[in-house]
Amino acid sequence: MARKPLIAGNWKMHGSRAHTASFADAVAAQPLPDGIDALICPPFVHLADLVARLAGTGVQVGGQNVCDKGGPGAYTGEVSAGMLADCGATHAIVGHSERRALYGEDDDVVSEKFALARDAGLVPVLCVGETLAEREADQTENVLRRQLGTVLGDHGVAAFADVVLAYEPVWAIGTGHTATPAQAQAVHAFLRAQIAAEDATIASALRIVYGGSVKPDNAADLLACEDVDGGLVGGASLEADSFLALCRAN
Ligand SMILES: O=C[C@H](O)COP(=O)(O)O
Repeated sequence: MARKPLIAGNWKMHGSRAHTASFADAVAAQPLPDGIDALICPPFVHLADLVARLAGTGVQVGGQNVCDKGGPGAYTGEVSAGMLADCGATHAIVGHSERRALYGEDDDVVSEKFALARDAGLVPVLCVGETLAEREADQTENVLRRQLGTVLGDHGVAAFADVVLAYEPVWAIGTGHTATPAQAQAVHAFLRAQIAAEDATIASALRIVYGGSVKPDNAADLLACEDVDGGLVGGASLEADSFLALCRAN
């Protein structure tokens, strides 16, 4: 089935008020190409500003994380999924490898965040991916089966009806070592098959995006793969020209 590609930018801990304004101005000046969805996930402090500035451009705005408690409540420093939705976010990244590795988020926490995002009306962008050591030990499929399987087991395949799955090999993130199109396609097909084993219709509609050193000059080859339905882009999403070039790469 034809799936509409999604180019999602993850600014991570980059940006400023001035950058947010100049990025939005540049995007507003150039219409998005037809046939693509676009999303930017800025730091929380810039989210509401970006929502207002991108209104009418077709570019949606999402959070990079959500609290693992529904709240409201006494969770100092946290931001709930409901708060993100209230500010105009449409999506939320959950389970990014940086959250898993640097902030101790295990599969159960990621699964809870996935549910809280959905409950708040956000589309979760669920990230999975193996480290280099896991790939070299031929454990890629086992790791992905565990990461995806926890969420699938907790919430059922119906919960994947309006979700984005992101395959982000940890060894490709911010390293310049992009997965080859063949490597990406093989893993995306594997992930889709995991969902298809439970529901072929949901699997066929599920967008699976690739993340890891996606740039304007390698995006077209990745997006040409049958099961690659877009990108989750870090560094190359920070500048509007580069982000828009990615949107045009399909
Ligand atoms: O969320 C985005 C990914 O971690 C990829 O980051 P990158 O494009 O800078 O490699």
